Amino acid sequence: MQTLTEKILSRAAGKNVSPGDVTEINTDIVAFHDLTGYHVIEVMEKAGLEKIFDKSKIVIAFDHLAPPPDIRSAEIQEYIRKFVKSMGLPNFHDINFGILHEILIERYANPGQVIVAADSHTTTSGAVGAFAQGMGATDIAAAVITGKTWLMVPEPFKVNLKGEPAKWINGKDVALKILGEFKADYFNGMSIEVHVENPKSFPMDYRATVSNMGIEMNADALMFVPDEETINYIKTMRGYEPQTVKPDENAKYTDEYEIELDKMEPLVAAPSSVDNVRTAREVEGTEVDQVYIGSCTNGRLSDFETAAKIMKGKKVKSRCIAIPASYEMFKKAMDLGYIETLVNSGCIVTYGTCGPCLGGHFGVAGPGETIVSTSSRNFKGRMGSVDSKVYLSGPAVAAATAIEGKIVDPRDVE
Ligand SMILES: CC(C)[C@H](C(=O)O)[C@@H](O)C(=O)O
Ligand code: SF4
Repeated sequence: MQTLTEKILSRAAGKNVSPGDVTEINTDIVAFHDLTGYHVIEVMEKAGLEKIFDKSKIVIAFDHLAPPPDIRSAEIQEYIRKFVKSMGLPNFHDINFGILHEILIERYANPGQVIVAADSHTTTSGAVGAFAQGMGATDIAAAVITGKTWLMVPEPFKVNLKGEPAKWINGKDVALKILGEFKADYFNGMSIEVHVENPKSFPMDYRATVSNMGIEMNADALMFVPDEETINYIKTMRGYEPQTVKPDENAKYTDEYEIELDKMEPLVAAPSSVDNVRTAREVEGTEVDQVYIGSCTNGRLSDFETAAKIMKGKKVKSRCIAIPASYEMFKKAMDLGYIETLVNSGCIVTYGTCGPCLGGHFGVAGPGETIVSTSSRNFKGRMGSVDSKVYLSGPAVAAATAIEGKIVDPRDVE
């Protein structure tokens, strides 16, 4: 009897492995972005090992420094472009594609794969049932060269999602619910496997948000057990049906936790920790300077659909910056009129950048400012000044807050 984690890692190791085993594994996708890619290539150059195990399995995207906000960023990107060209790497996404993790789930990640990338939010690809883990640039350089990496097989933890999500409930509320309940370091050395009772009621966008926040829970991986939603998503995005892999029935988990989606209410993570979780109502009335809707956490079509529903015909009272996570998401949100709605409400909209999520550019938080953001982290200084405060939320709370100029539960403004 094997869990999904054991199945995937046993295949990748070429032998049966169990929690606690330290093992070498083969990888299916190795990825990096502009900010860490620079270090990955530098490590390869210094070691004199500019070899690549399989060019078709390397994915690169420019997102953190895109479009370059300064000369150094432009230099870094040019350095990586030259490497891509000299190596003849086919899966390269320049500044006009979007954020690496979104590109991975849209185009590359498949159920049962092992995906490693030089970025902590690599867990996002767990949404399609891949074992996906972030690693440092040196480990990724080794994986680019050899196709292999090593790890300790994590303990499996099962989360069951029951029922249909209550109104305005999104993947972010589920991630925050888990973080509030268990706290940020609980899942160290564990892999979370999420079983969804009604696959259609918890679509890929929501799954990607929960998997993305897996690293905020300190989990090694956060995977959704592949089901018909996974197959539909990949079929719609790429035109083929993926092979799936499931845990065995009666597979043994270290522990389990159940969430009743229909009983949930909109949540936020108050400053300055992801596990400082409150209901939106508990912090209602908090004055806000800027709202950010976007990032690899919550920059997908359903996030923009939700924001547009709430903002339609209204004007924002706080500044609002909105960034779909990829070209695909921007294009779809544009075709469906969501971008137009947001722009008419007074939002600034662009795409293809991490930008404000990590206080990089395109809306850095100033001293004393309060931000509501749909991104993944709110530690002190994350989005700019160490004297700014960040509340994390899903798109419904963020959009309603932008309209009111203060934090509000979306159910209270209908
Ligand atoms: C810059 C990068 C290494 C970092 C990460 O690994 O997560 C960033 O994407 C983040 O979200 O903080
Ligand atoms: S959007 Fe934010 S969380 Fe995602 S990769 Fe970029 S900086 Fe990291």
